[in-house]
Amino acid sequence: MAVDLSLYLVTDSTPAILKGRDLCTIVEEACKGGVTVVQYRDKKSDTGVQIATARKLHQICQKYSVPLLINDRVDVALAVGAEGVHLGQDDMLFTEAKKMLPKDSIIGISASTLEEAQKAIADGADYLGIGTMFSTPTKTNTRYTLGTAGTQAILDAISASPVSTVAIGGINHSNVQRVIYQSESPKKALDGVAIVSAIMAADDPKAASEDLVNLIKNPPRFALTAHPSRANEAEALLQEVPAIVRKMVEVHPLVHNMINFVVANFVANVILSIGASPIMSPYGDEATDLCKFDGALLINMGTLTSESVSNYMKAVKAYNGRGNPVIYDPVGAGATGIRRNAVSDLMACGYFDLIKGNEGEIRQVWGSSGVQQRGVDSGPSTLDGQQKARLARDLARRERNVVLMTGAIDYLSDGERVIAVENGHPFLGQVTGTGCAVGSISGCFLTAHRSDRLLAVLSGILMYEIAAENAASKEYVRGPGSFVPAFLDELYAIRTAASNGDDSWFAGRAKVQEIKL
Ligand SMILES: Cc1ncc(COP(=O)(O)OP(=O)(O)O)c(N)n1
Ligand SMILES: Cc1nc(C(=O)O)sc1CCOP(=O)(O)O
Repeated sequence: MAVDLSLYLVTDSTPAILKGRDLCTIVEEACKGGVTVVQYRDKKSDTGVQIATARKLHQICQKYSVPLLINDRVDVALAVGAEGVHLGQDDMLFTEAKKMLPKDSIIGISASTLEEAQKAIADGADYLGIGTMFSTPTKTNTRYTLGTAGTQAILDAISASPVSTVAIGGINHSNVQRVIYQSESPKKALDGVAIVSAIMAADDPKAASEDLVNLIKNPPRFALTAHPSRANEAEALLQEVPAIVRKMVEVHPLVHNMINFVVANFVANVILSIGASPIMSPYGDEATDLCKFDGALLINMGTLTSESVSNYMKAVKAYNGRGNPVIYDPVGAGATGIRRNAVSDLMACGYFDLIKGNEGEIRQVWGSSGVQQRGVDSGPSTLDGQQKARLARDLARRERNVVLMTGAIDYLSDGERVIAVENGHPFLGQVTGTGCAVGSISGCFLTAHRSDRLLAVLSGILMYEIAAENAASKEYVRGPGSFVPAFLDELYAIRTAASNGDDSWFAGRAKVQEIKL
């Protein structure tokens, strides 16, 4: 039987969720709000109570043409004539349930691993409940937290099967669009999301369901526009760079920096020099107001403290909610256990339009084991150019965003195109904050030019690195100390030229090539 799994309500009868309200009333409100399937999940009640409740729920669901499935209990499903069951790995075997239930019954199976998914498909499951997406207080005895990357890997591996899939665990209004978007593999997407508390515990379950339906139906504002590589992609991009720089200067974007204290002053000066507006605020609660200026947010975890991650999370939520660009610079990601945990927590908490880091940091975000950074430096490279390009491409593809891996050669990818940039000057490596400023500058360009994020970031890097080359070539620049003021002057000079419509600063300067993988 074909079922619309797009908004799958799983009930919960615990006092923390029901808060004294009647289960059936909540489910009826949710049906009015547009849930497409209901699973009655009751871990505590006696069989008699479960049958009586399931019967009432079935009547309600039938009124709204919504199928009712029963969690774990094939006997309860049979007693009330429900449309099917949902079975976990410790419940009755699929093959046994299949024998007992009427022919067209729906049987869904929980899968936390690829092996479980493949077994359920081989058995003939109608759909898979893939979880746990994010850890959740609603069910604490879960086995694996998959996140969007783990879910995407399962979807990719089972893409040859037409089996339907929903994700479950910690999904709510603030992350549902990202869950659906970032879990999608090029070959298979989720058919829906299964939700308990965001509907069951909501003050108004009808409105909560309606809002979720809207979010599920509409693509997220952060969805990356596809830009398949053209015949001469690098050339085509370069033609557009001067206009993007002009646009950035004209827009005068605001960038909210949650940045380490070592570099804050330098980065603020860089941003002022290019003609944009910096605000430095590590205080997460401020983001609700700051995001309304429709600028970008930079999370740079260089000087992480015990409060930083929760502040970052609040800010990411606020900027994601408004669809404004968020940049993540996982400084020193592989240096300590605390930073490694911060990376996992932050990657699970929101969408980053751009992840920017050195090789060690990008490898840590990718999930390579054994990354040990010494401080914030990348450490000796273990990858050749093609491997670096592939890493940037694969991470961008997995996260469905843009990745910039910095180094003597920068690798920039949106999952389709990979661009290598060889501009810049060794003095950049001798001044603290020059790498961090790239994250902030990228925020300015991502704000000003939203339709092609790779082009936006490329434009920012080129403005920045050409200014560095210009500064280093001044005869009075003798080392990093005299380089810094000259560099700010040269950024300012390009910004002034751009606002006067003069693109000569760019002619023949870019050292850029597309890497074909
Ligand atoms: C749609 C959906 N997916 C997964 C589950 C989890 O089922 P299970 O592993 O059996 O755990 P319990 O729900 O029984 O605690 C589900 N219920 N629904
Ligand atoms: C019932 C259930 N199964 C899970 C799994 O991982 O298999 S997580 C979960 C509870 C999901 O509740 P909420 O939407 O409130 O986070």
